[in-house]
Amino acid sequence: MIEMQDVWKTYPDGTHALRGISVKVDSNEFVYVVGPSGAGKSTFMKLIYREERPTKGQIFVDNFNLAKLKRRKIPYLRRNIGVIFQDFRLLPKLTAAENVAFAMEVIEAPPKLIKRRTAEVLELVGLADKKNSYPSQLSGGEQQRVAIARAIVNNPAVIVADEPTGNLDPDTSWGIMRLLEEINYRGTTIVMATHNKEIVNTMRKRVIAIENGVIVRDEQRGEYGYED
Ligand SMILES: Nc1ncnc2c1ncn2[C@@H]1O[C@H](COP(=O)(O)OP(=O)(O)OP(=O)(O)O)[C@@H](O)[C@H]1O
Repeated sequence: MIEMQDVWKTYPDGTHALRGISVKVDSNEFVYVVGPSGAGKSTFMKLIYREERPTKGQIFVDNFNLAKLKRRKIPYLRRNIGVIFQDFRLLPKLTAAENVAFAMEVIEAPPKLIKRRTAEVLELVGLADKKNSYPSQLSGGEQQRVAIARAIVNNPAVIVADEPTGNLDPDTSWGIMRLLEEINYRGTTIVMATHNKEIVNTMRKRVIAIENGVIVRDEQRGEYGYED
């Protein structure tokens, strides 16, 4: 599903964010990516959804060879990857339903399907009754649920979540985690960067630890392993 072979990422200012990452994530896995601040977690995630290109090495995601992927083909990759951020990144002038529908409009899905599927995913994330609310009228947890609905609406093979609970209180974070677990259970691969020790140590999954741009640990049912 996801494979990196000796991947290096050096930013234009000379920062070596990743230094020789090789890893395989199979379809249907749930993986936490942990590590100290500045270790390279976000860079690792950005390479998967092709926000950044590797300086060296090969990356394969769902049969796409990212090092070779032409710019005009990026939208085809993005259909297969849902991305969730710490700060939700909803469009403020669109309602919850419109935010979700927008992700289908950009891939030119038929209007009837957009209507049906938008209602379906808002129901799944428990927000059917808030479909006409604007992001500013929603709590942080509700906004993240809309973002999750948007991420899954096109049935992606992979969800990449970069600190999805980073702005949320513990109770709300657990709700978001249960939802991600449900989505994983339904067949979507999930790669999630997190600093949340409690969640990693309670909801045991594969843990990949990155430090200074290299993988220092990769364990099934692993632990968080840091004190913060
Ligand atoms: N666009 C950029 N240009 C230059 N350096 C960058 C850029 N983005 C990230 N970096 C640097 O690359 C390294 C890895 O950053 P990255 O954001 O991947 O770390 P992280 O593990 O996600 O950190 P955090 O947990 O704080 O979010 C850091 O030294 C960071 O300063």
